[in-house]
Amino acid sequence: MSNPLAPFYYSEETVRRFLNWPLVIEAVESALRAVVAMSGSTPNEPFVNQPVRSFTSSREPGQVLLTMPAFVGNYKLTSAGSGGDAANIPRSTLACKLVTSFSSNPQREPPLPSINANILLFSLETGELTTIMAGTDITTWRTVAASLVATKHLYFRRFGPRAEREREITVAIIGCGVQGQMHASAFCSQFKVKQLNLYNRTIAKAQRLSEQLQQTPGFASQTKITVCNSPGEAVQGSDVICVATYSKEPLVYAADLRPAGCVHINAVGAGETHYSEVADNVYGLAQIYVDSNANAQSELIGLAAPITAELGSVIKHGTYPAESAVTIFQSMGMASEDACVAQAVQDAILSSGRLPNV
Ligand SMILES: NC(=O)C1=CN([C@@H]2O[C@H](COP(=O)(O)OP(=O)(O)OC[C@H]3O[C@@H](n4cnc5c(N)ncnc54)[C@H](OP(=O)(O)O)[C@@H]3O)[C@@H](O)[C@H]2O)C=CC1
Ligand SMILES: O=C(O)C1=NCCCC1
Repeated sequence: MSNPLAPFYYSEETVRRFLNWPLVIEAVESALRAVVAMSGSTPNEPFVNQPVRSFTSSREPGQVLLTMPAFVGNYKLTSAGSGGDAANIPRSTLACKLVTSFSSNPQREPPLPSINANILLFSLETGELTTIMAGTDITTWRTVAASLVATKHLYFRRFGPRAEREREITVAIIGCGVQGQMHASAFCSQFKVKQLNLYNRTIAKAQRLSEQLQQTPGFASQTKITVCNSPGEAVQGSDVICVATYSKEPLVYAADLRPAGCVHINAVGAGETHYSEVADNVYGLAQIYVDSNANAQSELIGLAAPITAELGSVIKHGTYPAESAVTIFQSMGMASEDACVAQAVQDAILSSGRLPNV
């Protein structure tokens, strides 16, 4: 019998109301942990089936469609409205994100985001499509959450179990587009940022972000913001660097890093390759962590140095880097992150009593 109901649709506006850092961070951490285990490796453990995603080039260079399927099994969500006993019941989610990256969209009149996404959720009983969820904001939030989680485990935890709450840091944001803007505000709200260095190729965008942050209610008044004239200026003296651009040329060089090391880089952007924003001489001296080894094998061909580990295994086993290390979290983005966040958002929407298709 065919599905008598059309799939539920949740718009970007509805999704946005239910996005918050505890929900997104928990879901992303679940995905990062689950990806370390393959299907059936340990009974009742969270696991992921995540085939390598496909990239379909469109008409012009810089225009691409990605298909990102994932099944995440046996994971738990506590902060998504499934509190009480329900929080202890393992969840499973079958999903596929369809996302386009059209890097010249911000130059259109009116401007559009470069990244546009939708996430499809399927019935585990019948395989029918149950939900279509707008996924552009989820993509931004879950990518920033992955950088936050990476920074907590690869940088702060070098200094002890509560360092992410106690230690003051200087943060550089290279690229103040959608990702850079969200990284800047999230890092300032989740960590103690004493100095925020902003760099953008078009400097006016960095200046605008600086003004917006300072006008944001609750923005940490202890954070000093500097708009920098070059990526090197932003990087110098920074503890944590987030780079999120479409640059095909390196923006972060070893000579600009603090000589004593003790630096963490979230390399988020995808220009020519995923690793084009960071110079080979940084990869040469760094420990490199990825979200998924399987994705790295197909998407990081030509990377200048070996991969140390998946971030999920550091979270699971507490194998933190040495204090003086230079670490890179090479963030490619995973379908399982989208699946877990979309599931958490749907749980939160349903437990709020809100009707779908609005
Ligand atoms: N790892 C992941 O999971 C994800 C990665 N991404 C990637 O993150 C990156 C940023 O995405 P998003 O913020 O949405 O995109 P936006 O279009 O909003 O921002 C792009 C930014 O890149 C800058 N830029 C573009 N080309 C260059 C260049 N040649 N040199 C220096 N800066 C440049 C732009 O500067 P200007 O203002 O001057 O144009 C702008 O600041 C992209 O590569 C995207 O594919 C996105 C989603 C998920
Ligand atoms: O994971 C994603 O979503 C993306 N990753 C790379 C660039 C486009 C979107």
